[in-house]
Amino acid sequence: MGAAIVRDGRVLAAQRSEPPELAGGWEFPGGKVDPGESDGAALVRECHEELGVKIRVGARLGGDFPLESGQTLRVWWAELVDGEPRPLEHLALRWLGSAELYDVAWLAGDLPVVDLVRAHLAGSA
Ligand SMILES: Nc1nc2c([nH]c(=O)n2[C@H]2C[C@H](O)[C@@H](COP(=O)(O)OP(=O)(O)OP(=O)(O)O)O2)c(=O)[nH]1
Repeated sequence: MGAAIVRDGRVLAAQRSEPPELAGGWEFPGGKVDPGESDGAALVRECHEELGVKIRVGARLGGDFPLESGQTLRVWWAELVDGEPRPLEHLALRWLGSAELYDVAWLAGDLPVVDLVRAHLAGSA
């Protein structure tokens, strides 16, 4: 599951550091839900672990997106409540506006979500 964190008309993209076959590709930050954990709590926890920030989870963004791994990607809108994102587990972070949204090599599984984000950013620009 991932977070589309938007600030000032730009969304936060994160470059994966592992596994080797995905390293260098860009994604929405996030991770897996622990047993007994809600989706929202997992997203808050993962963004704290990966970015060092506190987020507030908003509405669901699209549906279930299939990943090559056989897992499912689910994404929520989110806003920063506290802290400045740092790449604690990623290679790099970038804030992307609608004009530069496709400047990074998004992982295939995240791309359909990027298309939805673009429509949103364009609409609010
Ligand atoms: N975001 C993303 N993940 C992908 C793609 N293709 C693919 O095999 N994966 C893999 C990487 C991860 O093992 C898994 C996505 O899981 P995740 O992002 O929820 O979890 P993670 O391994 O990053 O995080 P964690 O729970 O270990 O902290 O699917 C893709 O296109 N995008």
